[in-house]
Amino acid sequence: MDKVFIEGLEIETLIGIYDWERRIRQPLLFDLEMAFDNRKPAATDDIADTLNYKDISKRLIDFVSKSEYQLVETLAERCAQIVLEEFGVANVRLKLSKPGAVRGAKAVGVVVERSRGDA
Ligand SMILES: Nc1nc2c(c(=O)[nH]1)N=C([C@H](O)[C@@H](O)CO)CN2
Repeated sequence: MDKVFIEGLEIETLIGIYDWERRIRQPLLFDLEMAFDNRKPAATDDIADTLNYKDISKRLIDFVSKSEYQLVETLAERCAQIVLEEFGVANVRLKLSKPGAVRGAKAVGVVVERSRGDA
């Protein structure tokens, strides 16, 4: 299956379990791979036939920047559901990185893969 991807989307938000994290905003990085048959837009050369990565990026920026979750797991799950339900995507793999959260690590975070119809 073809994919549409978004790589290194940086969004600042309030996230974390510690008191000091509830008082600041931290940058998160999002990498997404979304299943999509790209043959139709390739044939028509029409943006209306695409899975529009700009629209998805804008929606995630709006949602994430207003969110206040404690865990990266919760935020990743909500973002995956938005992509599946609002954009009609059949399958999404989403990596959420929290850079600088652990001394000595470039980044930590989670990867989730979800499909429409999953429980
Ligand atoms: N699996 C997780 N582990 C940890 C999380 C998390 O969201 N998921 N969060 C933290 C802290 O908020 C940390 O990022 C602060 O450095 C610790 N472990």
